Amino acid sequence: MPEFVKIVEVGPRDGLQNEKKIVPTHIKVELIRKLCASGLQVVEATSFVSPKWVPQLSDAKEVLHAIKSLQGSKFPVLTPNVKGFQAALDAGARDVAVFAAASESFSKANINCTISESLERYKQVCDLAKQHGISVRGYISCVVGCPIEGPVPPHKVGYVAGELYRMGCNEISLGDTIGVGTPGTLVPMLEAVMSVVPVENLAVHMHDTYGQALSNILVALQMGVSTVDSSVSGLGGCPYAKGASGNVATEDVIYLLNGLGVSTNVDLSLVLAAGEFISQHLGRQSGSKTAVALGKSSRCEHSKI
Ligand SMILES: CC(C)(COP(=O)([O-])OP(=O)([O-])OC[C@H]1O[C@@H](n2cnc3c(N)ncnc32)[C@H](O)[C@@H]1OP(=O)([O-])[O-])[C@@H](O)C(=O)NCCC(=O)NCCSC(=O)C[C@@](C)(O)CC(=O)[O-]
Repeated sequence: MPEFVKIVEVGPRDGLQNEKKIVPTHIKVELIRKLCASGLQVVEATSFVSPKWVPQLSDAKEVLHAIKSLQGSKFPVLTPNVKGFQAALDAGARDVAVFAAASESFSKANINCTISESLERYKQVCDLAKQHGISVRGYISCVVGCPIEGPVPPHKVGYVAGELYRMGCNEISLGDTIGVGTPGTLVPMLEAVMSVVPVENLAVHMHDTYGQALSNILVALQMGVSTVDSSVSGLGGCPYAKGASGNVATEDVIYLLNGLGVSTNVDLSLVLAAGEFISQHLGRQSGSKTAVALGKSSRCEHSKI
């Protein structure tokens, strides 16, 4: 079990990209500001993707501009190709992320190309990033299951992870995109990936559709993973999988880690406040069980703490 866990907050990107109603730029910026103030070291801010594909994040440039003066956190952005990388660079990004999949069908649905084509694009992004001193995270979607193909064998995840690591991704985030994994499927997948990528360079990115996210995170921690992605209030979903719920809530991950005595340097009460802020804006109860239990979800009028 690691003594310290780095939490990568993905709510402003992974969460808000799935909202039906477009969230105004100033609300996104205020959410990022609140998350940054909580001590979160990494807050994924937005994506430089096609606005036709993801209109929810078409204000990426404005968001990055507005958070320029915020100190203390890194603000990575998603870049699916060189065009996105250039736009991110021009907007001042210092950290980017590319996103591949372990399933061909998901790759096609999400980025309109095969896995092999995506790896070629990402190699170009990594080469450019190296020239500019920009760090690149590599996501892999569907690490245990795909909404179109069903179960995904561990060796396919190992293959994509190895390729992303070799081309220069300093961190590989393993996404259970539709939240179907259990410790039973997660362990063989992690073993396959750990045979090609050092555990220090791995992160887990769990969605909570079947209520398995925290068990999966605990197992990953026991295997030495020390970077965990999560989303404030459990924002998010998957546009290609009906009923897929958001990422595991950041509040719930911190509650787990606090209980385990694992340090995060994040102030839970400030993350709860950020969660309350965005839940109020979205007009719905927080997806964090911790927030609900502590009366910090927007629909609760009487706080218990
Ligand atoms: C990859 C593409 C662009 C291919 O989309 P395409 O249609 O195949 O691309 P294209 O090269 O043919 O270009 C089509 C149009 O998009 C423009 N374009 C092209 N690239 C860009 C760009 N970077 N920024 C802005 N515009 C761009 C391009 O200029 C052109 O504009 P037009 O001439 O029609 O006016 C598209 O499929 C796309 O943007 N996909 C993004 C999908 C996405 O953001 N999905 C969510 C993120 S992944 C995720 O959430 C999973 C994760 C990471 O959280 C882990 C997990 O849980 O699994």
